[in-house]
Amino acid sequence: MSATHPGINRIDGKKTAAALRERIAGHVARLKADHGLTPGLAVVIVGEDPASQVYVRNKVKQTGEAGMNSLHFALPADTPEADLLAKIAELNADETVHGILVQLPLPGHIDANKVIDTIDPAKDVDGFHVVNAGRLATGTGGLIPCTPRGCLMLLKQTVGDLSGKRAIIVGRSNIVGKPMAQLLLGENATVTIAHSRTADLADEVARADIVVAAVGRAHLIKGDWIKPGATVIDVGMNRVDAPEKGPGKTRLVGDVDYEAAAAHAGAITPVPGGVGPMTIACLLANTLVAACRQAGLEDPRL
Ligand SMILES: NC(=O)C1=CN([C@@H]2O[C@H](COP(=O)(O)OP(=O)(O)OC[C@H]3O[C@@H](n4cnc5c(N)ncnc54)[C@H](OP(=O)(O)O)[C@@H]3O)[C@@H](O)[C@H]2O)C=CC1
Ligand SMILES: Nc1nc(=O)c2c([nH]1)NC[C@@H]1CN(c3ccc(C(=O)N[C@@H](CCC(=O)O)C(=O)O)cc3)C=[N+]21
Ligand SMILES: [Mg+2]
Repeated sequence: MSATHPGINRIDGKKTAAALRERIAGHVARLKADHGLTPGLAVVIVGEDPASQVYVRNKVKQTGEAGMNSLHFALPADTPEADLLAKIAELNADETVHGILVQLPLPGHIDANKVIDTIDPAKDVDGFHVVNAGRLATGTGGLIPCTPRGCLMLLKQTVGDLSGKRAIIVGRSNIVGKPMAQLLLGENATVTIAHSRTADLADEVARADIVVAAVGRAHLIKGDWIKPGATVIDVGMNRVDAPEKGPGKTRLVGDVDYEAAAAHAGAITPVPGGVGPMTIACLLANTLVAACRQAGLEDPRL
């Protein structure tokens, strides 16, 4: 069992993401050669949250490695909302920019919904605009949010056909939980969405063949809740103190108690090295898809 073979049921998101980025790079090279088209991603960050800066640096590096153009706009934390909206309008009109990502969260004086509404839905590579959310909910195309899309790829690769599987998603945010539920419904899973008012979370999780945790609380999901053989996808990214690494040191953990859950799960994603790298790879995939559509070309087969 997994206790005597540690790691045997670990889902390697880092490896899957690297393979996806390779396929994307191949498509980008062909787009350039056949159509003279280079996909471009614009990333806008407001303020200097250090965790966000690391994330943005990774995105910029990986867009470059995939052969795409990347534009990076770092605006001061006190940027007026109107200036940010004007920047987005400028990027909407720029034909060399196929994807626009505004890093969340934004400073408190800026209305994030207004910002997202301003992005051209065709360039909304996060899939957060109401038009894309509505397209996902109605099964009519659009751009799919990166984290749920990455989770679904890992699930299909691990489980195969999801039809009839009992899935629980813990968390109902617009950026992870809700779109994840839509994607799983689209695969004919039987979907439950749990949240902070759910009466008996342990009991709900224990029934599920598929568990997606997207809460933001370290080790909320206990190992002995997991149904034997279930597949566990841990979206959570929580920084916790790690005194064993030295004074003042921290480490990244998920929402699931990994070691305990791995003893029950058929397969489980680690944090780091699970969902995170897939999110960035799917951002590149969405940028490629957006560029193809804006050029009137067919969607790439990824
Ligand atoms: N790996 C990646 O690529 C990404 C990781 N993340 C990480 O995923 C996590 C979730 O992100 P996000 O969706 O934005 O978070 P939000 O804070 O927007 O949503 C959290 C959800 O968890 C629910 N919740 C809170 N406490 C409990 C509880 N005790 N029991 C059950 N449900 C609870 C909330 O319920 P309610 O609605 O009732 O308040 C809410 O629906 C975070 O750790 C974030 O850092 C996010 C994006 C990308
Ligand atoms: N508009 C917008 N879109 C987002 O998609 C978005 C956002 N804002 N704000 C912040 C969250 C968070 N997020 C992460 C994605 C990948 C990793 C990632 O690659 N993590 C690695 C390494 C983490 C590390 O070691 O620091 C891993 O899990 O292995 C992390 C975090 C995207 N988000
Ligand atoms: Mg991860």
